Amino acid sequence: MIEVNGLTKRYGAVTAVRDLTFAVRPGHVTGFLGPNGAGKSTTLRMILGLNRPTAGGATIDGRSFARHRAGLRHVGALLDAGDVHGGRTAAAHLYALARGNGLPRRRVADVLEEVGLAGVARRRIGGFSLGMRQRLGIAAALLGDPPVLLFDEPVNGLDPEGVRWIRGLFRRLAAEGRTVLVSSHLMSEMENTADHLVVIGRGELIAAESLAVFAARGTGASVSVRTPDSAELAAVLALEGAHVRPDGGDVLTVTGLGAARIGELAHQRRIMLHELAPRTASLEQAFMELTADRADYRAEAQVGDAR
Ligand SMILES: Nc1ncnc2c1ncn2[C@@H]1O[C@H](COP(=O)(O)OP(=O)(O)OP(=O)(O)O)[C@@H](O)[C@H]1O
Repeated sequence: MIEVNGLTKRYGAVTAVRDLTFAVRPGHVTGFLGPNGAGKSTTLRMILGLNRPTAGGATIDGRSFARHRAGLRHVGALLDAGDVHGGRTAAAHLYALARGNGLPRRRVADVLEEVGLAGVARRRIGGFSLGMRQRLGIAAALLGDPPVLLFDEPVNGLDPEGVRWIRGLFRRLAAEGRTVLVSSHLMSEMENTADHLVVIGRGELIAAESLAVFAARGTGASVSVRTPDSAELAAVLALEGAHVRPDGGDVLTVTGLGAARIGELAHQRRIMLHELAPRTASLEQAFMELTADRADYRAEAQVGDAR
């Protein structure tokens, strides 16, 4: 378990991270989301003891990272995939890491196999694509077979097959009972992977909850109702304060009232329902709405994704 408590980081006049408190539990993939510049990398670096907090702190399984003598055996991390010696081969890079951390040499072949780089183990990293470097960084994180794993934007540079592979890998690692924290600035990368979310904007916590709860925050959450008595039901629901939109034929889209209450009201008035279906807002929509006023930088493409 990772526990972050009142974590704050200031760089001169810039507050990169402000009073963050959240927990990341084992057995789940937790998505760490925020627009560019939100403070994700700074937070991960503080959890890993690479940046010193201005205030607050973080622990991994009850101890600060510096106090984990087990190192890579306890915590694995992918921070910056570009931060490797290009002149080395993939295998030599991992052998050096294994040696430096007292890990058995045989782990190198295991993790290269795991990330799909066994065939290029003897090639120099300098010739690797970004996606191959990401895989190598993931191999390094897995080297010590650690129970806690942190990945900073691991999906960058992966092709669609790589994206599918990495989703499966994260889910498997979590199913094995590990703590898995994965950062991204795109909700679409997380919605089929994470079951919990920690969302930040301009260094501040926006949400720390399950995906389902987060999605329900979006104003797009509604209930679709199909009934032969749509005009009568619409009037009843409007009296209860719901917003009712006729959606063609006998379908109504209702916001501001839950499915259970709509069913009760219909039952009381003896109105026949043919369908009563809650529709959650898309996660992307909830993410865009909640971070809208806390995004410093946002690419047009991301705004487009939400439509
Ligand atoms: N060493 C530093 N000196 C000064 N400011 C910094 C430093 N590192 C980060 N910042 C600032 O802190 C804020 C948070 O940056 P950070 O890299 O943690 O965000 P991020 O969420 O990881 O964003 P991205 O997705 O773009 O990497 C930004 O405003 C950034 O400019």
